[in-house]
Amino acid sequence: VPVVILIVGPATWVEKFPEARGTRQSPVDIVTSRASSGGSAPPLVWRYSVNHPRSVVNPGYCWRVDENGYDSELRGGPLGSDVYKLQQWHCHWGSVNGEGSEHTVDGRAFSGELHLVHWNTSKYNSFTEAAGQPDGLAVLGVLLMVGSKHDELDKVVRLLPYIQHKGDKVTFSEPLNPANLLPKRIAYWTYPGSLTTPPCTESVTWILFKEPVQVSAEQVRLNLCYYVNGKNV
Ligand SMILES: NS(=O)(=O)c1ccc2o/c(=N\O)[nH]c2c1
Ligand SMILES: [Zn+2]
Repeated sequence: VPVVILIVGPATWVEKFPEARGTRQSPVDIVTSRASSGGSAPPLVWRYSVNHPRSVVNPGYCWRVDENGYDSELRGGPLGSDVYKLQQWHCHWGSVNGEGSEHTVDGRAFSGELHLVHWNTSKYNSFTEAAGQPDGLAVLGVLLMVGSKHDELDKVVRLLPYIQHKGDKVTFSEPLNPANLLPKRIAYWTYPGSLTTPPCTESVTWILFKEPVQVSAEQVRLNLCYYVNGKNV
């Protein structure tokens, strides 16, 4: 009987998404010995709106919080003179603890990775337009490791049981400051890269914070029981 092996995943993304064959594909392994020192880059500055309704959505491969167009700003650092706006933030988890981050640091993976996705409002008129441009997006990456409970993240994690299936969405208006999702020390690595999932467009300036943020084992478990490495269980 002929064995048909269906390969679904990064190796086949190239067929449908030609960008995936590009020269600035993410995620990458950060080889810390090869990272150059920041030189004289201006400080990275952000401001987020706190009191507005947000929705948590299950897009089928993680959970995503939509900012619903409310105002915010990210500027400075490697972003030149452009101002970026937070569109959404989402989380990548592994199927087992200790693996699950998309970026690795000196070959080490973390238990998860938070992405805050911003688009360039100085140059483009919409997220969709910006997502197709080399300087269109800026994503803040936060590495997650098991430790103490993360209270701000818990405002989302506690809603996961209500979005168990792809397409589910729940809206909440509890005040939440995305700045509280970032580590205390804001040292970061930055490189020109791409979306890490299809369409893998090479439009992302990656800004990955060096300091991991702690989440509790229970918060990791809650994420794992609903999203196992790219598919819902
Ligand atoms: N994981 S990631 O690179 O931050 C990212 C951000 C926004 C995205 O939109 C996508 N499809 O519409 N994929 C995607 C990945
Ligand atoms: Zn992501």
